[in-house]
Amino acid sequence: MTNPTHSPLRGVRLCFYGAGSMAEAILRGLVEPKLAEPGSISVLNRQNADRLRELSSRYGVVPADTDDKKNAALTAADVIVLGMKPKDAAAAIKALKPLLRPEQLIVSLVAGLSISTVHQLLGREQPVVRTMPNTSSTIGLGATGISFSSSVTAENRELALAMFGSVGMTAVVEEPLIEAVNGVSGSGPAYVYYLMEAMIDAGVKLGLTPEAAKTLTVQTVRGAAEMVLATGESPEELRRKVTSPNGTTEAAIRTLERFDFREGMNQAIVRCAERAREMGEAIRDEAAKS
Ligand SMILES: NC(=O)C1=CN([C@@H]2O[C@H](COP(=O)(O)OP(=O)(O)OC[C@H]3O[C@@H](n4cnc5c(N)ncnc54)[C@H](OP(=O)(O)O)[C@@H]3O)[C@@H](O)[C@H]2O)C=CC1
Ligand SMILES: O=C(O)[C@@H]1CCC=N1
Repeated sequence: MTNPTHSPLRGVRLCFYGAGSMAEAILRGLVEPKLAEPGSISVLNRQNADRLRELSSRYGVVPADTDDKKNAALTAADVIVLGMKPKDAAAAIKALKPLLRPEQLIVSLVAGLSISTVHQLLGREQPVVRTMPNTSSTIGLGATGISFSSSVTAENRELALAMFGSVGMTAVVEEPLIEAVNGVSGSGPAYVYYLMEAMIDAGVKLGLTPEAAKTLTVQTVRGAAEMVLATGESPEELRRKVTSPNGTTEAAIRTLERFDFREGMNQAIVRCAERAREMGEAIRDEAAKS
């Protein structure tokens, strides 16, 4: 975590272009530990002014809720964070084109959106940081994959790493691997929640109260993740320690193998990455129409 007094984000004007759940997770991570001044952060969206007021009252950030204020916020920003859904990205980036100065840094959260498509939509090689964060950023436990366009300066790299480092861990990867990050950690929290749902359902079927099944499941998932971190042992080693020969865990794991659990996870993650590429192609096709 960055020390607030040495934060490279001090004095940097940030504009969140798209003010949904991912944008909130990141701005919260910046404002609550005082890594950035809320007065230097503006938020804007397409139409939902109530949402902007909500973010303003929660974090002290500046709502840009009229067309004039939106244009002024985008023009003044040092860093513009693209936080709209992929289907809205092409139109939003096209609208940005006449307002941008060449040195403004674009930080994209948008799944599938490639750096080259951003350049195509803007008609020039603006510096772009492409990221794939996840919702655990909300509580400072995010995992974000980051890649940089060739014109991103060392100072801007430091700034982007500080931004996402403030809400969890970061991994710099080559851009073609961002979809793999999407498959593993961007969408990853949903797989874990799905697993937890199944564990809770099974516990209830076996007679536990829903509350007991939930509490036991949540603590089990938390404890298992913390064990990997605290011991430095691999998930495989830790699994073997739980699994007594011919015992209860072995019976459970054999059942998962019978249903090809590992192959199911593998296929899910491959499909997720493939879907990110498809969504990226749809944005690129829209860019080509302009
Ligand atoms: N949620 C997740 O787990 C993750 C999401 N992402 C990526 O983050 C991005 C945002 O996702 P999420 O926060 O869940 O989405 P949300 O639907 O919560 O928020 C989208 C925001 O974009 C705004 N918006 C849409 N079009 C425009 C526009 N033309 N101009 C300005 N603002 C616009 C919306 O405004 P309004 O409400 O007024 O329409 C809204 O504030 C997506 O691209 C997604 O791929 C990445 C990693 C994880
Ligand atoms: O489901 C999605 O498309 C987004 C991208 C990563 C997580 N959620």
